[in-house]
Amino acid sequence: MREYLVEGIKKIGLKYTDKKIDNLIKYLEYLVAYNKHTNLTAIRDTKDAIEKHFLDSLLLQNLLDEKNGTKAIDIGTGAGFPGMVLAIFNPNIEFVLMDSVGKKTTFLQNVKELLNLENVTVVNSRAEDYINDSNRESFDIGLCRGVNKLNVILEYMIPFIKVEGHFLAQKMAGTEEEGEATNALETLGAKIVKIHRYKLPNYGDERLVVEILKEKSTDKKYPRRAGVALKKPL
Ligand SMILES: C[S@@+](CC[C@H](N)C(=O)[O-])C[C@H]1O[C@@H](n2cnc3c(N)ncnc32)[C@H](O)[C@@H]1O
Repeated sequence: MREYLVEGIKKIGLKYTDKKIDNLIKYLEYLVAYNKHTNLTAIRDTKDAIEKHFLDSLLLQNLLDEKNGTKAIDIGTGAGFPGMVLAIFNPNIEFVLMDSVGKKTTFLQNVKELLNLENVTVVNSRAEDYINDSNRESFDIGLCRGVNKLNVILEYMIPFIKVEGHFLAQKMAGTEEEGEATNALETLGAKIVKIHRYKLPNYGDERLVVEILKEKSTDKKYPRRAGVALKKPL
């Protein structure tokens, strides 16, 4: 499995160290074992987990390098995708990994301790409840995969992002949610800069990353109280 992971990382064109690979493998083994008694992810096959969770998360690495940020937040990280994988790969970036489900954040806290990851803070909360005056507009990079439609996750994410910071939203190909997100982007002070198309290195499935730039400060009335973005998207 180590070779399969390393081959995929080479195909994406990333530099790596043995320490980073060791940590990714420890995390993978812990995930596979934990998932047998606590349901964290529907992907149970180890090879599928490498491809669809680990390598899929690493598809963001080249963009992350370009952005040069020092603080990142992953909203709805689940079992740590993409945030935990990228935290292992980027010890120089501070990551907040947030999820509203306690069994997922308990697992992530265990991974943090197992791997001694000083750059990771695990938060058990909904995004709408976690925001406050000190963390508002304080992150350079936002990450979010598989949580909801773009017009919903924009309201969770953009208030956390600094002006001139970026939200790198991972989407499956074919969802085409950008059209529905025009009002949310304008209301929150952001715009789509580019849609990047990638392929999973071994399986070849297409993946999108919507690169969003925050241009203006967001009105403090956003996000609206928990659940409203989902029920009545901007
Ligand atoms: C489908 S899972 C995706 C998990 C992970 N990002 C992945 O791609 O494997 C969506 C996750 O988002 C979390 N979530 C949904 N709404 C949220 C919110 N408002 N704030 C924080 N987490 C949320 C859920 O608890 C769930 O773990």
